[in-house]
Amino acid sequence: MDTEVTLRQLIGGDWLDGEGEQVRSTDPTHPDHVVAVGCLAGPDQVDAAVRAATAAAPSWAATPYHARGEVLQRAAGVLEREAERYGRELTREEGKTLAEGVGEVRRAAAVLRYCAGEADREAGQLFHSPRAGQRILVVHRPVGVVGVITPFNFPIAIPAWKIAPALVHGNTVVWKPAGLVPLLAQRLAEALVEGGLPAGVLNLVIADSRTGRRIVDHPGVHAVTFTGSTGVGRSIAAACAARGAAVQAEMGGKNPAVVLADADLELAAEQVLLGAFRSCGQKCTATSRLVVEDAVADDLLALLSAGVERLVVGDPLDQATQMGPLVSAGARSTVDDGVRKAVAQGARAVGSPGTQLPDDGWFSRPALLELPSPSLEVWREELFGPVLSVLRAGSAAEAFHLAGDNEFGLSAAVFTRDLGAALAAVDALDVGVLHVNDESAGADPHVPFGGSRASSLGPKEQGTASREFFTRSTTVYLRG
Ligand SMILES: NC(=O)C1=CN([C@@H]2O[C@H](COP(=O)(O)OP(=O)(O)OC[C@H]3O[C@@H](n4cnc5c(N)ncnc54)[C@H](OP(=O)(O)O)[C@@H]3O)[C@@H](O)[C@H]2O)C=CC1
Ligand SMILES: O=C(O)CCC(=O)C(=O)O
Repeated sequence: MDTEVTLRQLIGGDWLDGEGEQVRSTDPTHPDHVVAVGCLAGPDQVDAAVRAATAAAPSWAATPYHARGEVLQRAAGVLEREAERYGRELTREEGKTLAEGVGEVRRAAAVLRYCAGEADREAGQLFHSPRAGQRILVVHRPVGVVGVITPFNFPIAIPAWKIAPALVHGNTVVWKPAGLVPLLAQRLAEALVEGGLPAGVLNLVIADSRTGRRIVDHPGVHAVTFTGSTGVGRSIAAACAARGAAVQAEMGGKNPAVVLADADLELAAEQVLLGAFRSCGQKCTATSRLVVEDAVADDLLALLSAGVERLVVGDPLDQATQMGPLVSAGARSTVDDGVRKAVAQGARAVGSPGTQLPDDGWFSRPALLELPSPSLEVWREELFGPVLSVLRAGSAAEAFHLAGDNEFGLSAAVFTRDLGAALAAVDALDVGVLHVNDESAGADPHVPFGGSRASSLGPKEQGTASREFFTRSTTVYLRG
């Protein structure tokens, strides 16, 4: 039997009890099981966290990149050592399968190691000067105190890819994780402390969204990086803009897969199913729309419906399970209501999942819906669950048009054997991430990640792109 972990706030290097209401993190597979318990941070604790980050900023900024990188390397070692334990906790707290939970902890470690390597990368630029004997240098400096606000669906990987670049570039951090997954936040903070992070450099406030909002509005916070829903992201961006703080927001997606007539259909079906149903569809990069050329639509739908019928839905700690529950009761009603509404509006449910859903827990059936037209809400609006909507197209051009006709622009997948068609997709689809013959989800730590249009605001994350947000540059005109 797993024991309940006690939640604490990390402020100025001390682990403190929260001053607010009690919070219980529960298991979406067994909602009466408590995973972790503690008290939320109060508003004064958010202010104390900003003060601690402010006080720690000068000496952390003056610490060499290599020394900052070594802290991240040691923290990565802690995550690797604890991957099985933390991965199990992640599965119990969020509901993704154990393989995904352990994989996510290892992914967070890989992100820390990548960011640690920043010390060995080029640090700026040197330009020629039009004036004889002179040079122009561009150097980067930390922004200061960075507010980090993270979502529930990647409880440790997303925080890692925001916090690690913030730290290696010499910033200090005040972090508010999603209310549904405080334990994994505590685990990442513990790893960084064990890795040798000085007091006050990272401050974790487990707070409700109202109290967490103080981070956004706090004059001592110089930049805010956010991942979550589009509405919240836009309101945070507006508040930051109003007081002149920098902001980066990664938000919703309604990501299409396009299967052209010449595609390898077995591969396309396999990858589309992974993109749509892994993590119970709760990835901002999940495939939620499919456009398939008429000529192969019946064959592809047959493969997909057989795949949905075979999908094992159940306890995510069970090794055989391929899809666990949704994260919360609210998430399940949003998804189930969205599917019911789509069917009432004429969507045809294709295939019926063979698995009996467990009685307990926030489980939802994987849904494959063929739509009569692109006007249905399920085609346009994010449900953030295991729902794949399908439209047929008469040509590749029509398929790209249907795929692109959406306000979001995070990721997309295109399946074809024709290099010309793949290149046409690059031009036709205004998205931040495009996968060719591969599922729409996935993001490597060393390359830029983020979307276009309603999916993102501000500079991209990850890879060398992260320097743009986490530093300010100074152009130095050098005359000897
Ligand atoms: N583009 C991307 O990279 C990603 C996008 N997403 C998107 O996130 C959504 C799901 O994640 P979810 O966690 O529900 O998103 P939310 O937007 O509800 O919450 C994200 C974070 O913001 C906090 N928050 C909520 N309201 C405010 C506010 N007014 N001021 C300050 N902080 C606030 C939340 O706190 P609390 O939890 O306490 O409410 C949480 O920590 C989906 O729309 C998905 O597409 C998710 C992951 C990646
Ligand atoms: O696709 C991925 O692995 C990362 C996606 C992501 O950032 C998210 O869904 O929150």
